[in-house]
Amino acid sequence: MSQDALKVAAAEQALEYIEEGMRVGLGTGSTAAKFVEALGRKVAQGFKVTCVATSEVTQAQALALGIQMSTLDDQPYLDITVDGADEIDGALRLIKGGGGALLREKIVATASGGMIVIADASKQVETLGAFPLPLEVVPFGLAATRNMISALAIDVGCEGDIRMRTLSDGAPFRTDSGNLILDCHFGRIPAPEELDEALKLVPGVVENGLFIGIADLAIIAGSDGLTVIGAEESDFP
Ligand SMILES: O=C(CO)[C@H](O)[C@H](O)COP(=O)(O)O
Repeated sequence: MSQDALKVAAAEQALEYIEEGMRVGLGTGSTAAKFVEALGRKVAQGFKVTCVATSEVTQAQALALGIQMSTLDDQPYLDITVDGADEIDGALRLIKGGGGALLREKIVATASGGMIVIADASKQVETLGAFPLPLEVVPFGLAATRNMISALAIDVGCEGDIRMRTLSDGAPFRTDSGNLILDCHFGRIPAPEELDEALKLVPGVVENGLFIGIADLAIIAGSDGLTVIGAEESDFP
């Protein structure tokens, strides 16, 4: 099975958890886009949901598919969010932000009664950290912020690479909120909670890509089938 087909399989399984009338947070990235596609097909058959997007890209995709969209200002509580991840460990701790949407993704997931993560098996890890941890930082005081990050008391010092829009145009990537992304190669992160706490104390860091205690369920598609980590279907969300 291709990686694309695995993403579709996880996305379609997540659709089973969506009930008519739910308020649904829509994630960002190629796997989340498969879920939006699948939901769009269901909506085209008359299924009614109201959704909030975690990025402008997802918002545009969902609108084009005829999905009814709202905002967290109008719907401050959502029933469920479905999103992808860059890494998932056995305790449902995640690294997210590969698509640069981590701030809105965390706001939307935290405003939801439950979060389902969908991924292909390549995202499942023993210990987080092979994927560089994305941080959303304000442009003001960037050099000072990077100094503070590299001074954090963690094994591998790292000030973070400023993410570029493309490799060639020399312009930094800007998030939907106008901020920058620093990709931090901290190496293995055996204690994500501690790193999360430390990063929260750096004023220029708006948010970091560690999602701890947020995801309730992960649907992971591998060539040997689907694996579900987390709450049983019967009591979720
Ligand atoms: O966190 C994200 C975007 O900010 C994505 O969910 C994450 O990068 C996974 O993306 P993909 O499904 O394309 O591998």
